[in-house]
Amino acid sequence: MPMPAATARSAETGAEPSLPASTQGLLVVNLGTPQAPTAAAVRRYLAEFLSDPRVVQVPRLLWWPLLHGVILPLRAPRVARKYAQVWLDDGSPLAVYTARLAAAIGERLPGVPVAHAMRYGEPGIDAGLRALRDRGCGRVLVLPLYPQYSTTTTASVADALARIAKDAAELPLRMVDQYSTDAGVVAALADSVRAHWQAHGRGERLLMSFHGIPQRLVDGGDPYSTQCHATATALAAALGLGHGEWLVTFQSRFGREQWLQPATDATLRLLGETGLGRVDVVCPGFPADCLETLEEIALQNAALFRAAGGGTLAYIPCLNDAPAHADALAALVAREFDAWR
Ligand SMILES: C=CC1=C(C)c2cc3[nH]c(cc4nc(cc5[nH]c(cc1n2)c(C)c5CCC(=O)O)C(CCC(=O)O)=C4C)c(C)c3C=C
Ligand SMILES: [Fe+2]
Ligand SMILES: [Fe+2]
Repeated sequence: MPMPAATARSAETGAEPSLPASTQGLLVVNLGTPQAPTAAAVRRYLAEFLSDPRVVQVPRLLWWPLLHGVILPLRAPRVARKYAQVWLDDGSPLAVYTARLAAAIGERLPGVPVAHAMRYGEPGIDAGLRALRDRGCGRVLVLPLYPQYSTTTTASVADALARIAKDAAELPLRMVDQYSTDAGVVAALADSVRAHWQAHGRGERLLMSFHGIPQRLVDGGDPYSTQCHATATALAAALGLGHGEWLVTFQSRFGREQWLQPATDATLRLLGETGLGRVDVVCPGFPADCLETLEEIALQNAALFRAAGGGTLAYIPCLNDAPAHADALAALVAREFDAWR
């Protein structure tokens, strides 16, 4: 994708003139999601996602036949049925909430062009950057909607940016690495938990469930689990929770190797077996509701908790496009622009 230089170099001095604020754009990036809750669309999505070497590290020659010959044919129809259970009138929850959140952030940054993009599928990152360039942006801040850095997610967005930048070296890019303990986001999460308690009553535990990754990656230096625990500790402190009132678990295991522990489903089964009447679950690593929160937690794990002998699993929705979330992220973006001098 060719991107002509949008900045002029001063002929006399050769120095780069400082850019007017209006040439700074924002690209909000999320994971991606199928275009429809059908086996064909889910298969297309998973084929791209699970071909990313950041996500699956099995050697290509082994992985390709396994992925296309076994995993996709079996998994796509099964997962499509799950998507169908949570699909919204306007599309996949992840797509709908990501678009709304990006728009809400944009409303809070007058004069800053804002676009959103998906790492896998549509709208693509290259199209998002092109749209911002066409709207006059001379440089772009990229905000991946991953509060905690992981090689499997954040670094994969960086990979995509690096590939695009080869053809578009003239467009300076800066990426937010992580915002795991951002005070505004943590306060917004705490307010949403309190509001949920006020409206629906309070459970005996607050379980904070994060997406898992293989333990092997953490052992190799991925800071993801440390940052998940930092988010959880900050949220527990903001809520004034004491020891034993909250716990951290990891969900959505994929494949057979050891993932981060403890697992959300196994923990809920144990809590159910002790006869707990009610557990509240919040997913602070997911800025937008998606299959993993709305189906896996709110439907599947709620049923599992009940079947094990527990009572109600009360799922506390993600921040999505809540005003406090957009306020916090717009403030974070404004600070990044200020620092980018
Ligand atoms: C913090 C966010 C995420 C991390 C880290 C992450 C790692 C990771 N995920 C898989 C495999 C799958 N994840 C799937 C869905 C999914 N994952 C995230 C976020 C993180 N993943 C989100 C937001 C979603 C939901 C997407 C949606 O459309 O709603 C899926 C697809 C569903 C399924 O087939 O079960 C897979 C597969 C791995 C292997 C991994 C780290 C190695
Ligand atoms: Fe995932
Ligand atoms: Fe899942």
